[in-house]
Amino acid sequence: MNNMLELTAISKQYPGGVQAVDQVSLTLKAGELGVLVGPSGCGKTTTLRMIAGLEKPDQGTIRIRGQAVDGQRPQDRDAAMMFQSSALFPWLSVAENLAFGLAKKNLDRRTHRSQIEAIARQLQLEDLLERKARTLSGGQRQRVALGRALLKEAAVLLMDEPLSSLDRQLRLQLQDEILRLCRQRGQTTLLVTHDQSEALNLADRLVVMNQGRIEQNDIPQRIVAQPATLFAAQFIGERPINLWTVRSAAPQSIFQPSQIVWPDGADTVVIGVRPQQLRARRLNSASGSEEAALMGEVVIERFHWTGAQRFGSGRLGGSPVEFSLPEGVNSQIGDRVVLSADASALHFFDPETGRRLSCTAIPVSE
Ligand SMILES: Nc1ncnc2c1ncn2[C@@H]1O[C@H](COP(=O)(O)OP(=O)(O)OP(=O)(O)O)[C@@H](O)[C@H]1O
Repeated sequence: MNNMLELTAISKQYPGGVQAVDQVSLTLKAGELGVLVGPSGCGKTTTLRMIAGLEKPDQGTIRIRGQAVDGQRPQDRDAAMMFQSSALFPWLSVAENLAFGLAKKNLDRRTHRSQIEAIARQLQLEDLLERKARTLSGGQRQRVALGRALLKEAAVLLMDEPLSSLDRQLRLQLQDEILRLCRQRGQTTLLVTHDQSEALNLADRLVVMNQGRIEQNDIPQRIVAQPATLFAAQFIGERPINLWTVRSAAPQSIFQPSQIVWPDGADTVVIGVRPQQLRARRLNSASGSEEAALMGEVVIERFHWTGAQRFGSGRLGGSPVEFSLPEGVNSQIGDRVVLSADASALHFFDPETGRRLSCTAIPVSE
């Protein structure tokens, strides 16, 4: 048995009729780091609270290490929870706060102390052990909270937006620490965030939620490469995906029908192309795009710079569009460039249901 956490069709409706969680099922194997990601209000925290035993599901089963935990009190569950602003006891020292992670274990004082020191070393808190928690910075506080949760040595570590109160640099640093510690300890972890880049950075398994339901549950690479729904395509991705609503009988002229296999029976589809896969080149440059499935001219209206890559935006085929500017394309606002994308970059979705249409575009070779 190496399923550490198993949720089977759990649902929760709050008084007032809000269906916060709707038939959520997911499994984490031993040592896996799962990330629940989705917009505010989609049910992430409620899911975590049900696992921790702080809310009772209306339906469904939760298993930790294969054991159903329904009816178990939070303190009896083999789960440790770390919150967004983890409440440390401000007037107690770091060491005393960490000790709460160990409280139930009845260890002798020396073992106690050595475990606290070990985790403090791992989290670079050694020099702060005697400091009062109220004198710590936000990043140090979150480290103590993480240490306290890890000291519990629970089968499953639950983390609710553990880094969202920190600035970007600290967040990246602590992301690395969470990854390193979870790996080192083989700690099965379920972390909640609304930040898709944090989710991609951390997750072995990414679970995209929307309105109480799971949109997609997969490895991050596959969610980026093959989003199962329009929502997942829009929510995950460094830059917003470009979308066109297209009638297969009369597609906009930017689509090259000879290069596209239309999904069976679909009259109207939504086609998505990520900006990274929509490349700009100069009007007069040697083409090399004869086999492109999407091609058109655009006037650059704006630039976007992510630090790693430069993007431009304008309008194409009746929709706003963002595209990547390869190095060496030294363009200015108002310049005209040619955009092209291969058939393999096109994602097709049903405009009614938002589901990915099974047919992935494949290049048609003569
Ligand atoms: N105690 C409660 N009583 C009534 N409704 C609630 C309660 N807690 C949460 N909700 C509602 O349930 C839905 C899901 O909330 P939840 O906190 O699980 O979402 P979330 O994805 O964690 O959001 P956030 O990222 O903003 O924390 C929301 O519509 C919320 O308003």
